[in-house]
Amino acid sequence: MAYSDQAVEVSDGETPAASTAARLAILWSFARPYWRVLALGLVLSLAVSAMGLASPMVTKWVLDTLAVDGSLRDPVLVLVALLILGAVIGWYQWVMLGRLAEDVVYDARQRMILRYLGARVYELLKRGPGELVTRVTSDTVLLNQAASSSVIGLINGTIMIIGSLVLMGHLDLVLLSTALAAVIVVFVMFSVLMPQISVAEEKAQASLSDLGSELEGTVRAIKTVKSSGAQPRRFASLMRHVGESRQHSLRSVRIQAGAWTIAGIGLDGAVIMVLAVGAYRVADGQMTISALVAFLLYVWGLTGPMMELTQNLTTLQSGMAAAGRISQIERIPVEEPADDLTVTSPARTTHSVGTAEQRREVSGPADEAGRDADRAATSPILELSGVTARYSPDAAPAVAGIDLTISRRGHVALVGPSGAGKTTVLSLLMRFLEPESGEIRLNGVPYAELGHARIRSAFAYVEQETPVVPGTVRDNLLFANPHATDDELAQVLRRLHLSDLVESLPEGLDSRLSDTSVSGGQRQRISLARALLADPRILLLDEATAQVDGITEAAIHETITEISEHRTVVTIAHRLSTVIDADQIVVMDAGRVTALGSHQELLESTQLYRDLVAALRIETRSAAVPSVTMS
Ligand SMILES: Nc1ncnc2c1ncn2[C@@H]1O[C@H](COP(=O)(O)OP(=O)(O)OP(=O)(O)O)[C@@H](O)[C@H]1O
Repeated sequence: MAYSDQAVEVSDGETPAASTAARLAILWSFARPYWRVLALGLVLSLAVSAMGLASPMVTKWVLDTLAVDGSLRDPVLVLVALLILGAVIGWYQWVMLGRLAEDVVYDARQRMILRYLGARVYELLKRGPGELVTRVTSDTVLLNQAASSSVIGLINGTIMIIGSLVLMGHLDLVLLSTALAAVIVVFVMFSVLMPQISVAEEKAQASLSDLGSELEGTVRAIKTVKSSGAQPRRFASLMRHVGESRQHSLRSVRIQAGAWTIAGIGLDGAVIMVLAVGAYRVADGQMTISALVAFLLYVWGLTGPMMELTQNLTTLQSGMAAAGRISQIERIPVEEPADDLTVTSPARTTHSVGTAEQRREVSGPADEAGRDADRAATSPILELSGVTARYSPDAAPAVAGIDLTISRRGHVALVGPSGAGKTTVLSLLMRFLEPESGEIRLNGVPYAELGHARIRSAFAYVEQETPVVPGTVRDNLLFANPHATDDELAQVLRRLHLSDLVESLPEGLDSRLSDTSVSGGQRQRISLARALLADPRILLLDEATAQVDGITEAAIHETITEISEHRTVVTIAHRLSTVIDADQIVVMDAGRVTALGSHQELLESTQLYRDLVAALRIETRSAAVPSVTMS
């Protein structure tokens, strides 16, 4: 399955603006792969309808036979056969369409999940997690019937109505015109009311999505919410979305109820009119009683298709609204538009961890692409030349004209005031962000020539903010290298002083790990363990702030020292000990590299660096860990 860039434009955000045709096209795009099943469903549905349409005529046959004292065997047999066949086909069709509906939902969810995983990182992050979740969980449910049975129901309902009208015309044209008036009134009313239902449904869904986003953020920040005493304000804000959703849904319900009531009145009115006019015509000898009975059966029979039509139109409206919103997700740009919609994972090799001898060079993209072994041994592993990048076209550059060479062994520390562009540099290295100008090379090969997955296979990235992922402790540790052995795992746990933690958990490595069940320092160490098990060519480490516990500080320190002996470590340094030990320190300010050098060189040459060191010294002293004295 390939990423399909929807050509159909629908509105962004809250204001629905896509035309009905455009939305139908989007909805159809979900059903299209199953057109064969749909076609079969339609044929079966028509067969059931034909049987339904034939029933009044057979009833008339029974009545006519009674009138002439004939044998009832044939008409009754036909009636029973129609009944049984209709029931069996109806059951089969129900199951088939139910399955189709689930398949459509499955596909839509798969498409969206793959889009999330393949999306450009910052394009995805622009949308709230709550909104992204709602799209996959609840919007897809609305697609369910809309893209399957409702299409068939609509066609079938229409055919049933037309078929009934034709047969009614065959029975009596005068009575038909009477019934037709009622049908036309109902149709006109529906064409006016249905678009309003769609708008109301779409607004209700938008409010639900806003609620999801806000609720997610509130739960995430529950400690801040409570410590700020902000529960009443949060409650009011959340309930505003709940109320809005209710209001829009109520509007939709009111319109639907109105539509149904008018349809009911229309049909009852039609029956009364037909009875009155029919009785007059029977008395006048212009019509037989059996024809009037058959005609009345058709009028009553119209209720079914009318209801089917109404219900399916409503479902279709909800489905179209959902399809419009889902298609917004399909327009989030992906990292590799040329790729098939498959999640590519870097081909990591399994490595033993531990001693330097046990490790071997990752056969990463650089090695594959870097054809010259001698040159590769001495040349820088990473080069940034004149790199400028911004997060959105109208924003100021987050980094500008960055020139940086990172060698294949050693530790590079990025330092600078908040907002200087340090995280942006790491994002550029991981290709979460594309440079607007300039070039980044890995082992001499421009990033543009390497796929995202291949670039990332050279790195392990330890995030500062969210270092654990959903799952068990084992899932977390093996996240980047699922093939690590139990020995390797045990070794890394010992090294990062995590063995005791794992042993204390009820199910050991298989205990579920949530953000709350481990401390900040433990989370940091788990993510370091994950990085160690990945045995990366380059380790990117966004250090937690200066105040980490002693064990974690030692673990970070040892990890950096060990890996940088043979590999490359790039840190965003928040602790003085990390900065001092670095082989190369990059001082950043306002998106630019302002100085480069060793700790001693920079102390002598750069005022900003002296200020930063002074600030770190204060932070380190105030932390609960022993302060590091300057050499
Ligand atoms: N996701 C984002 N969207 C838009 N702008 C961003 C985003 N992330 C960072 N920026 C902007 O880019 C600039 C550099 O930010 P960056 O996060 O790289 O700085 P930093 O040196 O890592 O800061 P800190 O030490 O506070 O994390 C800042 O002006 C910031 O406002």
